[in-house]
Amino acid sequence: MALRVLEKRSALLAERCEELRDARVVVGAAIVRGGRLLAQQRSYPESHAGQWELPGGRVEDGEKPEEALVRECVEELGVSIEVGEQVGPDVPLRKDMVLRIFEAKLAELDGGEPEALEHNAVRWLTAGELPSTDWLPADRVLVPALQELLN
Ligand SMILES: Nc1nc2c([nH]c(=O)n2[C@H]2C[C@H](O)[C@@H](COP(=O)(O)OP(=O)(O)OP(=O)(O)O)O2)c(=O)[nH]1
Repeated sequence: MALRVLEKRSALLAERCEELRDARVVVGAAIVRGGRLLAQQRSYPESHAGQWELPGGRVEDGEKPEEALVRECVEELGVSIEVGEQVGPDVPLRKDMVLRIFEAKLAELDGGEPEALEHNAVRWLTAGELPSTDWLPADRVLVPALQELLN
């Protein structure tokens, strides 16, 4: 009986690993300036409106994750960014998607201020404000890694 349960669990795990290997990537930019992290507040869907996330979105076919991040930051914030290393692990979203965060900074030559072009608001958060922020569930998993990045 216990063996059958273990076999079933391991088959499910193998299935999930396969799904995640082929998952679509949603990228997020951890843009840091002066020891603060830029977050943006979602306006939709209703279930997530008001919650906070990082600028970003789905990687399109033929695009590198870093290229998608640069494109999304222009669309969402109206600024250019420089992309660095991945922060924390990939976080599974729904069945066939994972969230991947990269360290980033505003491009020095840009000089513009990020604006909430598609969201309710943007805010620069300190490390101390991260735990009490109402993040999307997947972003909450990354709070310790984001705090480490700021500290
Ligand atoms: N951009 C971004 N998306 C995130 C984060 N965390 C998180 O769970 N997501 C989810 C929300 C969305 O379902 C998906 C990103 O989709 P998207 O930005 O390309 O576009 P969208 O909101 O219009 O997508 P959708 O709701 O229509 O599925 O990933 C995050 O930090 N940044």
